[in-house]
Amino acid sequence: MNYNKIRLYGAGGHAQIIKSILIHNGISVTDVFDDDPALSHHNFDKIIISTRKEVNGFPHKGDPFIIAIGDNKQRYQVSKFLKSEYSKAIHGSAIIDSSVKIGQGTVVYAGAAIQPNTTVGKHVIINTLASVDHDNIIEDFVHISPNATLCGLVEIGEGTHVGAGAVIIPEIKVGKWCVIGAGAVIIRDVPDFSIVVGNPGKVIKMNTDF
Ligand SMILES: CC(=O)SCCNC(=O)CCNC(=O)[C@H](O)C(C)(C)COP(=O)(O)OP(=O)(O)OC[C@H]1O[C@@H](n2cnc3c(N)ncnc32)[C@H](O)[C@@H]1OP(=O)(O)O
Repeated sequence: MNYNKIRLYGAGGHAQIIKSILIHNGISVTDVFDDDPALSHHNFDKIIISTRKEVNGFPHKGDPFIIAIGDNKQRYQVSKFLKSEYSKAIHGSAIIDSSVKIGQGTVVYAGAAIQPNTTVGKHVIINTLASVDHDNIIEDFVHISPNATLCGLVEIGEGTHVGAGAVIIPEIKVGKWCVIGAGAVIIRDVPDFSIVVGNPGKVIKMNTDF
C-alpha cells in the first residue's frame, strides 16, 4: 500500500535522514514522537513526547509509522509496543531490482544497491551506499551500515548490525543479534550473538545486551 502521510517514532540523527527521504518522495511527516527528548535532533521542532509505558494513551491508530531509531534492539522493542501499520522510506537514488522483496518499516538510503532475488525483512536499515548483492536473505531489525558489501547468497540473522565498510564474502551465514565491526572481512559463518572484528573477521566477544 502507498501512503502519502507517515508518522515517525524517533527524532534523532537517523530520523532526520528518513524525514529527508520522505519529503523528497512527496510524503508528509504528520507527527514525530520520541520518548527521550535529550536525544532529539535540532532538525525536529515539534516532537510529541511519549513513553512506551503509555500503551493505552498512545495514538496507535492513524497514519502509518516508521520506527526511526538506528539502534536495532530499540527498534525491535518499539515494534512490540506500537500497534500500528508501518510504511517504508526508499531514497530515489537506491538501485533495487524489481524481484527484491522489502518488508514494512524498512528504510533504504541514498545510493544503496539491492540485487535480484534478495529478501529484506521488516524494520531493516540499508544505509548509504550499502551493496546487498543477489540472493541475500536479510532478516528483520538488521542494519547494514554505509559502504558495507554483502556478496551473493549471504544471510544476515535478525537484529544483526553490519558495521560501516564491512565485507561479507559469498554464501556466508551471519547469525542473529551479532555485530560485525566496521571494516571487518567475514570469510566464515558467524554464530548468533557474536561480535566480530578484523580481516579475517574473528569473534572477540559475545553480545550480552540482548
Ligand atoms: C551513519 C552511521 O553512523 S551508521 C553506524 C555505523 N557504525 C559502525 O560501523 C560501528 C561498528 N562498531 C564497531 O566497529 C565497534 O568498534 C565494535 C562493536 C566492533 C566493538 O565495540 P566495543 O564492543 O565497544 O569494543 P571495544 O571498542 O572495547 O574494542 C574491543 C577490541 O576490538 C578492537 N576493535 C573494535 N572495533 C574494531 C574494528 N572495527 N576493527 C578492528 N578492531 C576493532 C579494539 O581495538 C579493541 O582491541 P583491544 O582489546 O586489543 O584493545
